[in-house]
Amino acid sequence: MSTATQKAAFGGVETPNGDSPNSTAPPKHPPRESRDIHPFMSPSYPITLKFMDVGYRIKIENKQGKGSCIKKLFATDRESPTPSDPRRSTVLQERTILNGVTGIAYPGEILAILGPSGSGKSTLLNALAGRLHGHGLTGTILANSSKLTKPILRRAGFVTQDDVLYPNLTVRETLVFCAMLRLPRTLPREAKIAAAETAIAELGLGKCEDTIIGNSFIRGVSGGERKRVSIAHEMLVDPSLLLLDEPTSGLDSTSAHRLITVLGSLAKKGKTVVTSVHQPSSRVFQMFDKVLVLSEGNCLYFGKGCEAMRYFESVGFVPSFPMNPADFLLDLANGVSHIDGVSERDKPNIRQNLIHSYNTTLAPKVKALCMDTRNNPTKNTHPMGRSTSSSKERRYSDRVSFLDWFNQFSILFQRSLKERKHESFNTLRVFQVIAAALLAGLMWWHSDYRNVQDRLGLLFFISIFWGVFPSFNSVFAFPQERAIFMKERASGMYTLSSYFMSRIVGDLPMELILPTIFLIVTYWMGGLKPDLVAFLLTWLVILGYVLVSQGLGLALGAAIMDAKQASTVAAVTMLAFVLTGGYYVHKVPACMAWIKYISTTFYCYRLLTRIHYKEGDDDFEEKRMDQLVGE
Ligand SMILES: Nc1ncnc2c1ncn2[C@@H]1O[C@H](COP(=O)(O)OP(=O)(O)OP(=O)(O)O)[C@@H](O)[C@H]1O
Repeated sequence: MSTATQKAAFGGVETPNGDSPNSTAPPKHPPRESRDIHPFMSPSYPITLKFMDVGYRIKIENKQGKGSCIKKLFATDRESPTPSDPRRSTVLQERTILNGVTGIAYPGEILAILGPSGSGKSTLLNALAGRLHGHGLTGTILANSSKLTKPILRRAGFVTQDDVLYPNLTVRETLVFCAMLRLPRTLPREAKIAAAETAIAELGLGKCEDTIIGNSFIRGVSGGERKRVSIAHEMLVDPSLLLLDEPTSGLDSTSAHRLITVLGSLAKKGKTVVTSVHQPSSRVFQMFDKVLVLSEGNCLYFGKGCEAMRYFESVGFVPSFPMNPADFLLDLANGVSHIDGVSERDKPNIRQNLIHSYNTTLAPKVKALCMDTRNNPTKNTHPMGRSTSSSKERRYSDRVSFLDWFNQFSILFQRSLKERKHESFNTLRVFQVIAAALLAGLMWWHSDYRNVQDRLGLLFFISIFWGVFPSFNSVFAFPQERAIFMKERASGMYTLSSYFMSRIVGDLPMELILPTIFLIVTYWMGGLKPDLVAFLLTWLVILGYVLVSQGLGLALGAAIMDAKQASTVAAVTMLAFVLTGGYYVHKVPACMAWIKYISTTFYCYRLLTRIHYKEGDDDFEEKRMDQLVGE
């Protein structure tokens, strides 16, 4: 190999003390002032991220062994699987998603992970963000020579591929609420708002700060702006390490360029930026300091972006016409190429050849660089990763004081009110309740109060309606917010209990207003006891019942976390409650007596019948269920 070729074969990853004039030595520490974006935060410590031989394997069920119907139909006796045939059983197969990926990212740099769809980019980023666990994950991931401890991970921002944001909040509200939740409670409110404003300015979101985020149903900010909001969301905590999963997907090349420029300016402030990119333009490609090319979980190249073409030339791959380096690398990673000097016979082996070339030429250099502790600019210079008890670290403690909890609760409550005001005061919902109230009122219109059958029927209808309606509305709450909840919990924004309580309390106003409207209409139209005390007692019973039903729906949703399944379980549960409510069966067998104690409908119906029991109403005694009033 010529000197030039040798240099290229190093992929621009020479050690900082290497003699390459354009060595990729870790950039010097960023200027002190640039590290203090938010003067009220702890200083931003640069992070050098090293990952060595990172592998990830998953076990997948292979059901092919059972044979498809077509296979079975056409199989001869000799071929058809017998019961003892191993082909009949479901086979657990191991699949390698990442195969010993090694690399290093320094503060002040952008490391771009390139590769075709399914090559393992997101998986690698998840591993680097400490979000992959289990036996399947192998290798070493170090941040400043320490394992990824919680304090380090809390200084890392992870922008996921999908923008997980509340659609009804404006850009400004999104970032202010995020600042309120993520920045230390001890920080004054004004400082937190200032942090959100800084993020808005830094990411050029000023123009759309009062526009709602939106989603596929609600028109909001553009895709590029939404992506920048996701980045700003992470920038609020002034992370030292920023990981982004395909931030440019869905953006035109100008917007993508603008976004990478923003990332470049963040990197210049001393942050370590690692991003996966699907198909960068040549303009975007030249902005990457380092590039890691993945193909089916294998590394094909790691090194400077500007030296990638030279490296591939050195191992015999030269494009037959001038093309965007990123396109060329992606073609190679896909095993497709327009290459001079590669015969048709060799084309299927392109990927194998490239993996072999990388493993023999580049990989040892990259590994040596990772092992070399001299090039860790931040080694032993900061407390992260070590178990210190400094006040900075203490604020990230998992245990929260009551004040912290209450602070989280009140912010989540305010956010919930803002986000869900459209949903709670949904006209369809109000219409449903008024329509049901009018229908019930008309059905029982002028009913004879002394007619016990009618009265019990109305009371039971009220019990069913306010058992089912709140449960069904609330059962979707947690499954719908699952993605946001998981993301926010992963960044340690709040505790589970503060989130749960804020949701319950946030829904309260509407949960209490709707039954009140319903009762006012139905009670007087249906001709229930014309007495104010009886009305107020009925109202109180219904409100309590609504709260229980809402809590039940929320709990079912939270436990199952799947909207479809949770609604089915809620339907079956409510039907069971209706059945055991005491209206259909007056005397249940003794062995089933316990069931009434778990039926909320039973309690509601029991209390309502007590309120509406009328002295001297002989018929009532006969009609009522012994278990209801007699106990
Ligand atoms: N938990 C899992 N179960 C099954 N397959 C998985 C799992 N995680 C990852 N994979 C598979 O691993 C491969 C790599 O996935 P990954 O999401 O990392 O790819 P990617 O390079 O980010 O793709 P894209 O650019 O399309 O987002 C894919 O083929 C994917 O189907």
